[in-house]
Amino acid sequence: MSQVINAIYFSPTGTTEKIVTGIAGSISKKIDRQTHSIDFTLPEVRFKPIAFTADDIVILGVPVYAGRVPNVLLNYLNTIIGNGAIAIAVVLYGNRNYDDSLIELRDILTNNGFKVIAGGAFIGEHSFSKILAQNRPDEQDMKIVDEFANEIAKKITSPEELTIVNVKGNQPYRKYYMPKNKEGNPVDIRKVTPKTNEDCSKCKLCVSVCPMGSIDPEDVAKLIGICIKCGACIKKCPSNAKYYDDENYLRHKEELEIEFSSRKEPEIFF
Ligand SMILES: Cc1cc2nc3c(=O)[nH]c(=O)nc-3n(C[C@H](O)[C@H](O)[C@H](O)COP(=O)(O)O)c2cc1C
Repeated sequence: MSQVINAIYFSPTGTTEKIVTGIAGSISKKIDRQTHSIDFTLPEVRFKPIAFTADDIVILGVPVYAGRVPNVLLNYLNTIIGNGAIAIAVVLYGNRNYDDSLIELRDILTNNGFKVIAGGAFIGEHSFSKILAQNRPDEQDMKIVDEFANEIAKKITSPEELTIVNVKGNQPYRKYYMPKNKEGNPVDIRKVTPKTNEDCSKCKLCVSVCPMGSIDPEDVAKLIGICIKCGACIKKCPSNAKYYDDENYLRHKEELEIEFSSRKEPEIFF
């Protein structure tokens, strides 16, 4: 057999990458197959079509945005062709909830011709915050990654057990989760954009990490596309020069930090 273990992920702040590559690395040790990574965080990668064969194993991970698979990724995800490859669906969420994202990702992969035999919802530091699920995934999470990989390796090596996985979630999927303002009414923060303070050294790192390619290389304080609030420019800026000042965004961030401070644990499905 020439099975390759493919780690495929969108990961603006690195938590999805850590879990997906962790799972791939751990399976590869157990079944002695090579790993290959495709990081589709940056826009140029999402122009290249990919197709797998029935010999492939694919671990595909995305962060949870508003309780669902990020809608900006749907077009791209639907171009990935399974051709009967084995897939593991992975979502990373910021300790609030993964709602219907895992079942949605499983369905996308199944519809694209993958055999989805396992799924996992893991926790990563929240994109909006430096304290909510701080530094996760941590050592404890990586132990669960290892257990997950063990079960996957067992399943892969017993072809009679390759059934489609049942995961938690609703069908039809619930609507995209919306934050609330101080009156308790839902607010739309999609138009919120980051500001740039005078500590900016114009190093342009933010231009190179924006997954939407939206920061103007001529003037990094300007946007030339949409902002998905992924946190990449904020968390990766070496000068802490990017920030949000929108009242509703900041209120939502603080509410999340208070309401969802107690530790959630990963959930894995076979
Ligand atoms: C726009 C947006 C919406 C999010 N929605 C949720 C959510 O509904 N539930 C949750 O627990 N975390 C949510 N998060 C947090 C991310 O899912 C989480 O921090 C994830 O680990 C980020 O992955 P990354 O490090 O690979 O970018 C959201 C983040 C963003 C940017």
